[in-house]
Amino acid sequence: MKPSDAETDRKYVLRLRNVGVTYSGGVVALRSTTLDFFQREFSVLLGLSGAGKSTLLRSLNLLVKPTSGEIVSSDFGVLGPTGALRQHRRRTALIFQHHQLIERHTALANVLTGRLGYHNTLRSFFPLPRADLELALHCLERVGLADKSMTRVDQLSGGQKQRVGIARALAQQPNIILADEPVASLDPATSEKILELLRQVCKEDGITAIVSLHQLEYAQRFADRIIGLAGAHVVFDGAPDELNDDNFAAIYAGHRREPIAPSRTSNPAYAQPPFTPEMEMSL
Ligand SMILES: Nc1ncnc2c1ncn2[C@@H]1O[C@H](COP(=O)(O)OP(=O)(O)OP(=O)(O)O)[C@@H](O)[C@H]1O
Repeated sequence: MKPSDAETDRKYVLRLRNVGVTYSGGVVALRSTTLDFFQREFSVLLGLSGAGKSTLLRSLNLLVKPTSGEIVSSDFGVLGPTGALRQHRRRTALIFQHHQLIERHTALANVLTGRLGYHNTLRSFFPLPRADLELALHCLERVGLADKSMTRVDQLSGGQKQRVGIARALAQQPNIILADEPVASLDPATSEKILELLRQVCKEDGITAIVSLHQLEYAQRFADRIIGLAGAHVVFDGAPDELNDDNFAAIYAGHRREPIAPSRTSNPAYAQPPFTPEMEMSL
């Protein structure tokens, strides 16, 4: 498990204090959780479907409102219905599984939307300043899409669309990126490239990344820290090389890491979408 804050003296960026989420209808999606996210760290939220990953991730900018506890930004204080939340959201970029791009607009126009939080509503009806345009082009260049800047998004591949999503996030000049299943719709080769790119740009810019992923193999390969969730609880929090068979079993509903050849289809560790052929090879 991770050493305490006092031992490491690391600077937290976001702090959850006893944060819990119960949806209307009574579904407990996140039990009381106390957790710090640290500057420049690339954290992966890992767990089976329904474990609570998206709920935790979305609570970090109050897209999902905690029903108990509070979230503290080191820069802006306790997040609530105040200026602190607006400021926090401006510096927190989101990357989604389905990109959430405007398909009929160009890649450049989509990346420019990353700048809207820096302007008032009226200003956003007019062409954005030249500096924003230059920044957006630079972001597209960083994700390898300079030559596609004037291409409509609906003419791009899934991997290229996710690169546009990353460029849009970078254009926001964030100090935090929240990425909810950013590679769930992509093939394995493209997924690896996207995660490599995401990790690289976050490291280059000192961005704190919190990424929910299904695939254990990717979590082990790209994360500085894995936060394993099961049944609305954090059941593991540590470096990838600290994840042992018991932790694996805790995250994956009691199933062991060993291959279970004859009856694997009845084993949720294999039957659930998180488990890909690449992951099986790594087990
Ligand atoms: N808006 C909602 N209203 C009610 N229940 C919800 C809502 N969103 C999620 N849930 C429930 O909360 C629990 C946690 O869901 P969540 O989406 O956070 O899990 P997850 O680990 O991200 O799953 P997945 O990998 O499938 O996205 C699940 O039981 C889910 O059905």
